Amino acid sequence: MNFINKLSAAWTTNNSLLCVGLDPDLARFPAQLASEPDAIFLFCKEIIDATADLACSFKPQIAYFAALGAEGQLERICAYARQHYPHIPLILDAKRGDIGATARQYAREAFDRYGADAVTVNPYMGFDSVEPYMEWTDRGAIVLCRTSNPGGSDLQFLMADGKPLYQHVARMVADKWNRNGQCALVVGATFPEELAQVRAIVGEMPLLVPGVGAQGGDVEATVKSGRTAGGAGMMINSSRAILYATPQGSEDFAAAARRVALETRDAINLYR
Ligand SMILES: O=c1ccn([C@@H]2O[C@H](COP(=O)(O)O)[C@@H](O)[C@H]2O)c(=O)[nH]1
Repeated sequence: MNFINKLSAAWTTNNSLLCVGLDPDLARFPAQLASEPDAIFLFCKEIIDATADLACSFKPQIAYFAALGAEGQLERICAYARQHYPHIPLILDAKRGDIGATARQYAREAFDRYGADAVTVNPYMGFDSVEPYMEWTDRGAIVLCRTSNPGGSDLQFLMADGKPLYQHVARMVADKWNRNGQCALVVGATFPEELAQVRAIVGEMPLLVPGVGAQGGDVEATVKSGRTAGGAGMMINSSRAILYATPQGSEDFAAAARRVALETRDAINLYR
């Protein structure tokens, strides 16, 4: 099953548009767990097991693993998710962007090494920097469009031919890059007006929407702006608000993560 079909099935099976982000930060782990040699794997495994029936996708952010030289634990957690929850898409958040020959190596890393269903990519270097990912015809390329951070406006709001740059990205991906129906876009929940603009441009294309939870994006505005006619079309990501739902040690972290994931999924579903 390809990425888009797998995502559509997960939306239905789990009645969820929630993407659970995996941004493991040892400093925020329970102290006893943090001292384990494979603490990152164990933490992410607990989170995955606690939320797998509530999520439409999981999104490990590679920097949290690579910064600690913990790519081996990322490999293990991706393998674990694929083995135990093969119906939930796994998105590697790596925001890659480079010339084609190098992009092909990044694609091998995302799809062969980690077995991701999709990877986030940066459009700044143009189509030949994204095309190599399309050679894996059953996987997805999720292109940065209007990111959730305030500084994204520095470039993404620049006007060209009377329109902001992020709208050109949305139009270009929808009309030219998405030849095999493998593309999705990143649009921040912190920019609901722009989310609505992107939805109007790209039709049913899936959107990865980070920014609810720790970044303060409004759930109602996000869902109403980004939903498709069928009430889906988005992976609304929350990472820290789920992973660190409770002060260290005061409650079981996985139970707290489940509680917040459930609340977030249900809050999203109110407005679909
Ligand atoms: O525009 C973007 C693109 C990616 N991200 C990533 O999503 C999560 C958000 O984490 P929270 O803890 O829910 O804020 C994180 O991995 C970012 O690298 C984003 O925030 N904005």
